[in-house]
Amino acid sequence: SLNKIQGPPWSSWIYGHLREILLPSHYGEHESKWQSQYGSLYKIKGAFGEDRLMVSDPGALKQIMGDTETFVRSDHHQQIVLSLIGDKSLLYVQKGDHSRLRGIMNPAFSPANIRALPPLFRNVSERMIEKWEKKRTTLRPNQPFDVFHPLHEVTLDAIGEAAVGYLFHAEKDGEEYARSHHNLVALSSTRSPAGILVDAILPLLPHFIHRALLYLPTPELRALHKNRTMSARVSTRLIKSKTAALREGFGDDKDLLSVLVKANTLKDGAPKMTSLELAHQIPTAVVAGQGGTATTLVWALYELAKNPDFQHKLRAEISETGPPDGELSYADLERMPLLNALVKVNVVFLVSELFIQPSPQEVLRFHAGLPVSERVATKDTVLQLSQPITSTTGEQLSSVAIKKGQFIFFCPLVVQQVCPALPTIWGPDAHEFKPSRWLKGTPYRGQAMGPYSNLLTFLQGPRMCIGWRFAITEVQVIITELLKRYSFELPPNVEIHCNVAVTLIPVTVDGGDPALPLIVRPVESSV
Ligand code: HEM
Repeated sequence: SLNKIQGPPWSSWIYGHLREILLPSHYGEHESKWQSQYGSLYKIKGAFGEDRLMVSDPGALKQIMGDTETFVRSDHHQQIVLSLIGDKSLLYVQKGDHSRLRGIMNPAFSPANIRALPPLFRNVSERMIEKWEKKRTTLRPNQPFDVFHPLHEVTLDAIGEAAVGYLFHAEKDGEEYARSHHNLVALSSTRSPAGILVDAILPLLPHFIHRALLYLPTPELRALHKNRTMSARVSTRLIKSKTAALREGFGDDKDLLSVLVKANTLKDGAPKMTSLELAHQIPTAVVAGQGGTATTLVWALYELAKNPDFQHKLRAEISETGPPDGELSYADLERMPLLNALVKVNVVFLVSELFIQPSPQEVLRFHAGLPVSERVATKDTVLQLSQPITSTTGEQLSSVAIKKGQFIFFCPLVVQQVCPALPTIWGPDAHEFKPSRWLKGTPYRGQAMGPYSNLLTFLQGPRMCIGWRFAITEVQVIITELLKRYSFELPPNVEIHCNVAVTLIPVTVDGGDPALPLIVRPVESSV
């Protein structure tokens, strides 16, 4: 039982601590405080008095993410994927089906295939820059413009071109599909107390009512159904045309879906996907791959805008690397220390001695990845901790028994900043914000927590992000292309807040619409 587990007092039976976690004025402010007070596993309340666990102990997290039969994504998450994509999505399937599909898809995301993608990412960056140029010429000098939405557009284009071979700008239904996707992103970019309650009530209803509610004529559900219909139509067409192209001997496209379709047609005895399974992975890549990458880029530009000196040094690194035509290869991108420190710092340790931000709010602001992840236990089990916690009676607990149905939260970005167990992994200066640690080789020891530089941003275990290499390469290319061309500056008197939604989004007034207004100048006139 969780009786002996400490946790913060709660003031609302209806909301428990959900408002503090999902609607804070600064992401992570409560979790960091609670973690320092109660250790790396503590009890909080969900809605209607439900006990939930917040876990940041690295050992327990490894167990939770490693054992995908005992710890599954919540019913609520599954229902959303089911209604948005379908039951063959990698995000939805479980157990044997998951390992089979993952085994077939992993090779498409291998370094060898990602290495071919920088030219495709450059194509989409060039199209974005063309649009920005048209826009800029309509602006007064130093008039800011919003980069949030264009960065969401370019990442949708990138997923289209490099992951599934669908050119949103060129296909006849491309604009409609893009609008439908952005509409969904906009709807998921806000959170409210009422939304928290709906999310809490839905999983308590029997499945058939839950399913019936999905047909209510609300704007959100209409957007969801529209997107599902569009993506089903596009996916079926793409699979057909790629299979036909292969048959006719034109199967050398570099996008990952083409690689997958090609592997799927080989008569080599290896497990294969059905056409429906293949088709469901297209909206899966679009939905899972667009928002997180856009968020990383948005906050990278924000940090660059605040740090002109770093921006200048990174621009110099870009012009000194690679061939004279400036077309940086995968290998060039991988060997650029400042670029990669920015990506890692931005993905995780945002604030640093390079990016000096003394106020506690700034220190608590972590920008990329999923702000809050969740799992539910499918049976009674025991969580083993790598560092003991103190119980309500003062005992030291090195394991915690949990019951079937236990809801577990974890906040990867908070874990990476303030988990008390971190010194064993990152060294005695774990709590200091030091991007320079990334400039001196491998800054951590022990077992890796995640696939990319030991970071939890893409989680770990059998269900970790399959697209992490794709995302990092895309971010590297788009940042270098933008910095070759532009300088970025924050407009005076604009304060950016960081709101928690599915990802972390910038808003100019607390609770306002997502936006990142920046002054964007051609490089020649800024240096
Ligand atoms: C910076 C960008 C990205 C971030 C921070 C990110 C993060 C994540 C995280 C945290 C998960 C695990 C979610 C969970 O289990 O609760 C995940 C899963 C997934 N991601 Fe990403 N992702 C990014 C980009 C991408 C891209 C570009 C793609 C595809 C091209 C992609 C495809 C997927 C898929 C298919 C899954 C489900 C994996 C499974 O269940 O086996 N992601 N991602």
